[in-house]
Amino acid sequence: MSQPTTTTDRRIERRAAPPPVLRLKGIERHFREGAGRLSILDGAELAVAPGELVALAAPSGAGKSTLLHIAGLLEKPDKGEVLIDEVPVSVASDAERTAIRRMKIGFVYQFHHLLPEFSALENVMMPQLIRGLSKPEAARRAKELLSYMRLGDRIQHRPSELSGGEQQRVAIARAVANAPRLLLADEPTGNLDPTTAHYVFDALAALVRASGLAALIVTHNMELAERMDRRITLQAGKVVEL
Ligand SMILES: Nc1ncnc2c1ncn2[C@@H]1O[C@H](COP(=O)(O)OP(=O)(O)OP(=O)(O)O)[C@@H](O)[C@H]1O
Repeated sequence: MSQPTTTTDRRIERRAAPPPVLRLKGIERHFREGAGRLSILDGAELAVAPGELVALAAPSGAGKSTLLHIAGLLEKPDKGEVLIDEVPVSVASDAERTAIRRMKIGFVYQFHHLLPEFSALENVMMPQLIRGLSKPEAARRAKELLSYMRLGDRIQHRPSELSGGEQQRVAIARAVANAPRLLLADEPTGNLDPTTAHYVFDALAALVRASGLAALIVTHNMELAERMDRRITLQAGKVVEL
């Protein structure tokens, strides 16, 4: 597509920008520390657009996991608002938050947490079966995702029969099996050697961009962070662009 050339073109393009999938507004999270108060998040603001990969890098204890848990509706902020697809979730009941989480959010952790007694295919089918999809439907989507992750010839392997990089790619496929809108990842390649980390990241990034997911990824790997669309950190409880 050609670049916009007139003010009108630019205005149209700006108006057409899709709304963020994740928006955090004025998030505060405090913990009690002795007689005092430890402010971990203190007015954190963030927006992540569809198809965007945002790297979150900050020192240990800065509040990365806390931010991820709040964005993933696993934890409630003391103050502020989380919006998923522009819908505020603070007014939602616990049951509604769980439903939104199941439908709209996928998680990837440093350690894959795959079920050891099930095959790669069954692991990726699992969230879909829980959601109520039929076995053939779940299997079709799981095979498609595993092929996309270049694991088409490994679908019957159990996690213990897969390499670390393969296990993480299965975990990524599982995280997006229910076609979430938001992917939250906590050091998804932290347990892998550098070459494998890049390979797994390539697969994750391709999937995010192809499916228009919004992705917030905690990483200490600055080489990978450089390959994302934006890099943010946490300073004094606020989100700061790097
Ligand atoms: N439930 C809690 N009660 C008290 N303090 C807590 C609680 N949860 C987290 N904290 C504190 O909040 C701070 C931020 O924790 P968090 O796990 O978010 O940091 P992090 O940036 O993810 O660190 P790391 O990189 O080491 O995982 C830490 O000092 C932690 O001890």
